[in-house]
Amino acid sequence: MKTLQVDVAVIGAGTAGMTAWRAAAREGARVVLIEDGPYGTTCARVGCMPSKLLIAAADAAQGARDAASFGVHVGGLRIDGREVMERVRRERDRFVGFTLRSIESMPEEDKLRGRARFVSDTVLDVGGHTRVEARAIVIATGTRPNVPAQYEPLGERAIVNDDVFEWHDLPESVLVLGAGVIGLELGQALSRLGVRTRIVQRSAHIGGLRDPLVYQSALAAFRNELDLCLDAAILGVRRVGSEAEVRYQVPGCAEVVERFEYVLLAAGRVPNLEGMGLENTSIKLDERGRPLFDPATLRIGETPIFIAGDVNGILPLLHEAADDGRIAGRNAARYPDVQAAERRAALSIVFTDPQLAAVGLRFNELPPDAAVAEVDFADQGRSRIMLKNRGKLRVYAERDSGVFIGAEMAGPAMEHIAHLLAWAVQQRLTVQQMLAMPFYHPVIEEGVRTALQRLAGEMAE
Ligand SMILES: Cc1cc2nc3c(=O)[nH]c(=O)nc-3n(C[C@H](O)[C@H](O)[C@H](O)COP(=O)(O)OP(=O)(O)OC[C@H]3O[C@@H](n4cnc5c(N)ncnc54)[C@H](O)[C@@H]3O)c2cc1C
Ligand SMILES: NC(=O)c1ccc[n+]([C@@H]2O[C@H](COP(=O)([O-])OP(=O)(O)OC[C@H]3O[C@@H](n4cnc5c(N)ncnc54)[C@H](O)[C@@H]3O)[C@@H](O)[C@H]2O)c1
Repeated sequence: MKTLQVDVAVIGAGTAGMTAWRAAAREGARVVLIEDGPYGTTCARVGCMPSKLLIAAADAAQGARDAASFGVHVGGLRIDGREVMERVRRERDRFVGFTLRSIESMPEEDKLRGRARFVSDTVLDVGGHTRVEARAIVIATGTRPNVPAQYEPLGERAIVNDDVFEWHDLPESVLVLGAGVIGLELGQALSRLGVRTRIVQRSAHIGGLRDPLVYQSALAAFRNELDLCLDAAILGVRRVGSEAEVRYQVPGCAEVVERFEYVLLAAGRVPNLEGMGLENTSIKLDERGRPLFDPATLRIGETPIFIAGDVNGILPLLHEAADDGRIAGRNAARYPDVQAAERRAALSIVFTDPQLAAVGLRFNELPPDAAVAEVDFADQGRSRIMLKNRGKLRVYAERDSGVFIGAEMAGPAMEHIAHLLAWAVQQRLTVQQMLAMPFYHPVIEEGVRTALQRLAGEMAE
């Protein structure tokens, strides 16, 4: 077995790991980046990018359907599944190509292929062929889809997001298990692309929404176009020929037995931690089996080990993974001189239609005396003009200081509105300072102004 001595070893060449490698190298550390699976990152290969490509095709189909409401008739709609998937894969490969080029540009001696396993706090076994001795180690191993054992009898008829982006054609039917972020994004896209789609959710939650009024308005919008079964129990699944048969029940309704070409498991993601030899380290785990760490430094307890990206379970989003990588990489290189980092305002966006988003504090995190106000997009000028007048924006402020602390929303162009509001949260602007900013006419931001005016009124009372 070969022995490699480095300052920092980074496990996982995803977004967090690559950023950690770069940050540590910038500090002058000798770093090795260890990867077991394919290079290219979850985001580019099977996550953010291919899912948004599929959604873009679905939006085009929906745009053609909606055109008639404007008096614009585009003729018979024909969706060519092979062409749709060919573009998704082609553009996906292009994005993956950029990541691969970034990996290729790293010095060969900084890259190591194989599965990393802890031998101690500072020693790793990589693929049984190399012993890596490091002053500090960054775990950036990401997550993988949760595959409940109940679905194993379905064989290749039970699929996860990774499989969707390898399709060469669209299937006839899909049951989507889970109405979280992935279930809603992919479920709505497939439905709009003409796939018979049913989304089955075991609870009443959808898309991670917390504010009850935003939730109600989003649910009404989705119910208008999607087969969405909430609080449903899956009673059994079996494989029948080339189909998956699913038996499920929604409270108050009779049991349903239906067949689908695929069951898409969108039932959350689990951290890639097992089999890593954590028991050989002094890492302490929480009740869910995740390492206990300091979110400000990403250091695990008193160990020289750091944890970055989706695997740490804070906010499993791309920009957070990149920030984590920077913090963990720098702290690992400077270890034991570890510093707390400033985090950005929380921002998350779900690319459904209507789009869902949250910034700053969530509704369930608000102080008891927070001021809350809202605007409904049903009668909002610009939203109506575009026939996108669905959803609701709720805004939150600290009552005493008037500081804007968060918002949750469902509606048109929320990806942009959410950025605007996240920047205001991070700048700790007051509602009055926000209202002093310019607002054009007629734009969706005028809806934001209405909500803020109501929030100011609510605080004045
Ligand atoms: C369908 C989908 C859509 C998404 N859409 C968005 C979006 O629109 N916007 C957004 O912000 N986020 C989105 N995300 C989330 C985003 O993709 C993740 O937050 C991000 O990719 C996480 O990066 P990471 O570096 O933590 O993990 P990864 O990129 O998964 O990297 C982890 C790496 O570690 C390797 N590894 C694991 N164990 C070991 C080991 N023992 N030894 C060696 N290597 C190991 C893995 O092979 C992998 O390459 C989406 C995710 C999915 C699944
Ligand atoms: N637009 C984006 O930024 C984007 C898009 C996709 C994914 N992501 C990231 O990926 C993360 C994971 O997404 P996700 O949709 O997998 O997780 P999620 O937590 O959003 O949703 C998982 C859903 O599966 C259900 N579920 C869990 N176990 C189940 C079981 N055994 N049977 C039936 N249902 C079950 C849960 O009730 C939940 O609704 C998100 O939290 C998000 O951070 C982000």
